[in-house]
Amino acid sequence: MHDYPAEFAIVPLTAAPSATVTVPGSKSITNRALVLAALTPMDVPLRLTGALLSEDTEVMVAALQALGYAVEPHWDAAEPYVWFPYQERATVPATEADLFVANSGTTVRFLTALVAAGRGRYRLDGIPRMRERPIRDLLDALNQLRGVRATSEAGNGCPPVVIESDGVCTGQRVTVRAGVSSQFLSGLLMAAPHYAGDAEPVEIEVVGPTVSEPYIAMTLAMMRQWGYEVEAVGNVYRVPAASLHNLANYAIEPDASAASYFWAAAAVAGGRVTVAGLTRQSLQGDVRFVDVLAQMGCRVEECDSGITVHGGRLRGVDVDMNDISDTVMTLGAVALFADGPTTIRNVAHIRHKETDRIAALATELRKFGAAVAERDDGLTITPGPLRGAAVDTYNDHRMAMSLALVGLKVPGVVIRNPGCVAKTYPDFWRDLEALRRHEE
Ligand SMILES: O=C(O)C1=C[C@@H](OP(=O)(O)O)[C@@H](O)[C@H](O)C1
Ligand SMILES: C=C(OP(=O)(O)O)C(=O)O
Repeated sequence: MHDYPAEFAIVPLTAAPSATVTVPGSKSITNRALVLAALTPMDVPLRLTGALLSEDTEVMVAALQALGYAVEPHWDAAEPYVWFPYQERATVPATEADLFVANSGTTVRFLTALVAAGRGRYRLDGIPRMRERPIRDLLDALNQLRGVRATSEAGNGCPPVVIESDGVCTGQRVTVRAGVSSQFLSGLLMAAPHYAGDAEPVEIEVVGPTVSEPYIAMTLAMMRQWGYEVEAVGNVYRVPAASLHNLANYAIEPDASAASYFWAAAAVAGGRVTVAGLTRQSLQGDVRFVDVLAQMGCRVEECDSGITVHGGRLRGVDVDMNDISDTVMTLGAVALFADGPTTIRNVAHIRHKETDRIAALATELRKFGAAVAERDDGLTITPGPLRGAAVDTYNDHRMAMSLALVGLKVPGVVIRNPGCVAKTYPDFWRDLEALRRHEE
């Protein structure tokens, strides 16, 4: 669909931006909505509006179709939507499937949990990097369900995974660790209503620390919207069995992680940027990235139609980004323009994402002239005199989108493999150009 060049030179802005940007739908909400819509018994059709079209959601749609669900994406419509026609079906219609998940963490973790509710044999695999991304904690949880055998084919706790299920029993307690990825718990929570063969609730006990908490809150909030009243008592979630819930339309919010690049553009280049359709009431924790920008010296304004960031003189900050770790690289780019160092803490888990994001960010920011100290759980970025550079993106969409921000101010920034943005934001380069059009 898109033709991307091998590298892309960013032309610095000639004036501070004054722009309102519309970003595509949230990846996290789209992939949850797709799973919940596929699983929830309904006797009316459902339309998902504002859905994201990108690699991560396309693999989710294709995998659900391979599992036998009727899912009809209408990406070419004036306002793209996904249609779920009414159909009577088993919880997981297919008894066998070989699913390709590319490098989508949400897809592999949510669907590994989902197929355990089926009856059959299912295999999930992705690109080479996916074969290095951990999933053992989820397999360990699924193996506690009677009738389920969940294995990592290579025995290293990573995909490819094979799930064999007889259809599972009721009233069980499953323990799960969520210290490497919250997606293990989110996947279990969404699938658990379908593990219950009768009305007995399933209990999920979380052991050890949890990362990326706002994504668990998002899962619980969306389950409530789909009629599942999950009861949380301390670290135990009681998940009710599935029951009929009719929802005719579900509107997906714009993506707050994608929005971070545009808010950050105002921090880097001055002026102001508004991202439409997001407020602090969002289901997405990443809207709180604007609070970090405010701490750095930006002015943030919220109104019903969106959140605006006004650039200002930036100071370095010391922040725990465990809750909003997809915006670590965005902050890394902004930190180059601050007076004084910026320290990012408590994000050891981002070493297991599209790439080792701590190591990748440290290496690439140094190319721009910063001094970067890397720790196990984060990094400290001390800005220096800035220079342009050709930077590597490690096939990580967020590395590409974040490093591009530097080029809005500094001449000579070249992004290698810019096509990796297709994972969550295929039109990113077009939308970035919109910052050159002045609104007033
Ligand atoms: O549940 C989700 O939608 C996500 C959870 C986070 O992952 P981890 O829980 O692995 O940190 C986040 O980084 C990812 O982009 C999306
Ligand atoms: C980590 C990410 O994605 P996922 O884990 O869903 O592959 C991301 O989008 O930054």
